[in-house]
Amino acid sequence: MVMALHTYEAAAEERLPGPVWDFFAGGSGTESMLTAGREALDRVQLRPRCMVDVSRCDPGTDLLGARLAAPLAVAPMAYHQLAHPEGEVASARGAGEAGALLTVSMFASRALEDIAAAASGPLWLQLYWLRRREVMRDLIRRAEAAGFRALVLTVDAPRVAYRPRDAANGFAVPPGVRAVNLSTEVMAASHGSRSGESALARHSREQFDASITWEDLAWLREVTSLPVVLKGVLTGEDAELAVKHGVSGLIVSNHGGRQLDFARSAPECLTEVVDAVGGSCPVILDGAIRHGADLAKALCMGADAVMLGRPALWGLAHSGDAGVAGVLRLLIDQFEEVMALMGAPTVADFGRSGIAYPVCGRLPS
Ligand SMILES: Cc1cc2nc3c(=O)[nH]c(=O)nc-3n(C[C@H](O)[C@H](O)[C@H](O)COP(=O)(O)O)c2cc1C
Ligand SMILES: CC(C)CC(=O)C(=O)O
Repeated sequence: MVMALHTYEAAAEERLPGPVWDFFAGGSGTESMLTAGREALDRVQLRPRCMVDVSRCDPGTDLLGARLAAPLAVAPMAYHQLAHPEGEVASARGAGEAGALLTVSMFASRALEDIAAAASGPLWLQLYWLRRREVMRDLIRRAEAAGFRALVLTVDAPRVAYRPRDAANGFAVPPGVRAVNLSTEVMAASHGSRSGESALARHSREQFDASITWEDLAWLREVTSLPVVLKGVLTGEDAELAVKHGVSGLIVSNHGGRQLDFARSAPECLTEVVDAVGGSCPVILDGAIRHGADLAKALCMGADAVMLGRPALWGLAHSGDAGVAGVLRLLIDQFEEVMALMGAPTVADFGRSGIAYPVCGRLPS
């Protein structure tokens, strides 16, 4: 039976303890960015072509050398064990079953090697830049040995932003769930709650290196031969600098509304970044993807793929690997139908002529 996305969401909310649900669902500051991306995507209208042979539609695509069932990846999210006891191991199984890519957070709650052993699809590893570079180096070595295909450096979080729900809950990762790929020393501060403060926000101030600049990318590129993808780029200027500094891909993202409040939403930034990059590396749209039609809209605006965040956690909380696969397949099936109805039988058939914005819309054409 095909379940609607909101059914997974409702089941997850019912199952998870309140503070965990708030950690998943919440945003930063006034939470203005929780809805901005969705509103932007809703304003984009599809322009279908007719009388095209759509008797066979193929949603498959290649992303940095990996074959995917659709231009769809799971975004990096910390602590999957908050959603399900099997954590990232179940997510890897589910993503593999659906033919999607999984990005594993630096704050994963299962060992990289166990996740890789369970995966049948491609894996990327996400990193925050820590003050202790030897910890990053160790993690990268392990990821390389376990067969991860790329590194994702998150650049929109020199520190974790103030998130009112987590602060009100004094949110801390419960005992029994740990960022097991990081040493206890690095992680100590993320446990132990205090009311009025998020332990994760405190931890990020202690452990993240907020002094890094473009020049530091050279260190990362020396340490590894894996492709480096930057997550959280929102301007053409930064996209150009990223390409100049040798990155292999960009993720246009507002961190799911969890970092800079009052920003321009990721879908609104997409064409600017795509134009700045000029085809020299893949561009991925992240945030507020909730329907297969969003994949079509992103592709029309020039993205090569999209990343899906919270819905994957809803699937995981609902039924482990089957739930993750169910959520991903739902979006892929919806996308395949949109391909047929749009007259776009392959991913390459989507272009800017496939969309329009209402006259008063704020998105660039
Ligand atoms: C619970 C949770 C944990 C997250 N952890 C990370 C993380 O560890 N690293 C990271 O780069 N982004 C993290 N993100 C942001 C996601 O990668 C992604 O940008 C965001 O969830 C996309 O928006 P969506 O949830 O609307 O799809 C997290 C998001 C959530 C909801
Ligand atoms: C552990 C956190 C730093 C993970 C994160 O990026 C987030 O919660 O958005």
